[in-house]
Amino acid sequence: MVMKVASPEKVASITEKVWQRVYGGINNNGYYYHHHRKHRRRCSYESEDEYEDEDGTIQLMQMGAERSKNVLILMSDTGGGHRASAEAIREAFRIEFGDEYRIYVKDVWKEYTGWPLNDMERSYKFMVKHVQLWKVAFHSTSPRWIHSSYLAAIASYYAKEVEAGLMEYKPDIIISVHPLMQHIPLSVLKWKSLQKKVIFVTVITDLNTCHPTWFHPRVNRCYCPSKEVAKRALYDGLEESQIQVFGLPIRPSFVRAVLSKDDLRKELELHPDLPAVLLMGGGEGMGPVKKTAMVLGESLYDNDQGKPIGQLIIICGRNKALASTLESLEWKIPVKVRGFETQMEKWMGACDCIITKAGPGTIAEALIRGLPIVLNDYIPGQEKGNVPYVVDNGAGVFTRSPKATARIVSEWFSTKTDELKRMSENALKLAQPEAVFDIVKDIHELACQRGPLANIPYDSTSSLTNVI
Ligand SMILES: CCCCCCCC/C=C\CCCCCCCC(=O)OC[C@H](CO)OC(=O)CCCCCCCCCCCCCCC
Ligand SMILES: O=c1ccn([C@@H]2O[C@H](COP(=O)(O)OP(=O)(O)O[C@H]3O[C@H](CO)[C@H](O)[C@H](O)[C@H]3O)[C@@H](O)[C@H]2O)c(=O)[nH]1
Repeated sequence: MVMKVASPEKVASITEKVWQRVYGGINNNGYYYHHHRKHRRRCSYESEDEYEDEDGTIQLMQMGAERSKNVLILMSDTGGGHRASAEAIREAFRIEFGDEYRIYVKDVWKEYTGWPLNDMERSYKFMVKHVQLWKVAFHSTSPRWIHSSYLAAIASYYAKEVEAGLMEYKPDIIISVHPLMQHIPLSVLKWKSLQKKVIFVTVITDLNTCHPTWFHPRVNRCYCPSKEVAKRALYDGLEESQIQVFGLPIRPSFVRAVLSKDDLRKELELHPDLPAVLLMGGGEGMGPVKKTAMVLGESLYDNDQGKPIGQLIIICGRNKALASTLESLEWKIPVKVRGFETQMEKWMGACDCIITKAGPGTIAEALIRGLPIVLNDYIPGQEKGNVPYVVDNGAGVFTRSPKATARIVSEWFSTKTDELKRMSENALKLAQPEAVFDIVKDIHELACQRGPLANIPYDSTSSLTNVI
């Protein structure tokens, strides 16, 4: 899209008005301010009068003042973590930059391609249920020559569909938050000669032992949530200049709206005084949730005094069968059973510790809330390294035994309250609540360095499939 301005002499003042209307003003240094932003950014473009038609008309080529930049976030619901991070990024863009960026969160594979790409959710669910199968699949596909050649074959087979899926959103920036969404879109961009025009970044959502498909040498940036992941990225051939370590992107509501525990307990109808443990198993309610809940129901009851020493909140995610089973049980202690919750920050804010499988999103959120963590399970491969990440940093413990879990929590609520407090402090030290804002600001800097938006030829005539 191109904006035409009638007379060259008026360009400066009209341009200024456009800037003022869209961004709220330009200062003498060429910096501009946005109503939505608290910080000042340096994204001034100098080249308005470089685009002059034969008839003397000035074209302000895609100045940014003219249209929002399109950002396509590629994700898949293989677990709940990728969507949570994608939405966190979308929300942070909105808070920081208002309508300067138009964000699309999409599973392009599901919408546009065929098997196996359009069925990843089901395949992933099946494989993690048969955990040995997932272990073999994860490790056998780790060598680059294996996954690269397979993904290259899929890319050429689905080239036309992927191209259509990407082009529909006319992205200026593509953000991948999924391990299987680097190779194929980057191949498509290369075939379309768009690699220099579209910014492509990866935001890794695993904390430690992530799969090597996350690391693609042709990305503009690879955001690693921890130093451990950054080391792996370097080892896998990425340049230092491509890597940034800010932390795992967590929904801004975890950071921005902090309510008091008392108020939250009132709102969520929890017992006002009893210490509370949150039990969950990722977005799908995986792991030994039922058994652990039943043992906790006994161990958090003081038989001598005939009263509970704690309360239990169980979030079952999308596991409806689990929720209805737990709801039908009789409990000696106050218990709240919930399905998929959209305001996790409130439930975590109302509790004193958490029991969960080693999902990276849940761990990072719990750290922000200062919740000591009992890790009771992990998915082989990408979640294995999350255990030492938590335990070695003194923010929690690992045990697969429901009995041991229940004993640890009841001690934390009775004789070992000092240990609970120390772990809570360690959790807060490890937390990186600003990560999502650091990531979007860095992406914005990349966009500014590109200058005025690329004049991307998103047309349906120059089909990629004519090239290959
Ligand atoms: C035979 C060689 C196959 C090599 C395959 C490499 C790339 C696979 C690409 C597309 C296939 C899509 C299959 C859906 C799996 C969904 C996985 C997923 O989304 O995980 C998300 C999770 C997390 O949410 O992904 C990861 O953390 C790591 C991704 C690892 C990719 C593993 C791919 C497994 C493919 C199975 C092939 C069978 C291997 C047999 C070995 C003897
Ligand atoms: O009722 C619920 C239950 C969970 N969640 C949210 O769902 C996310 C769950 O993410 P996790 O990373 O903890 O775990 P998942 O198993 O869902 O995540 C999947 O994606 C991850 C990447 O982000 C990892 O690769 C992980 O191994 C894989 O299983 C968290 O943000 C959690 O707050 C909700 O919003 N509501």
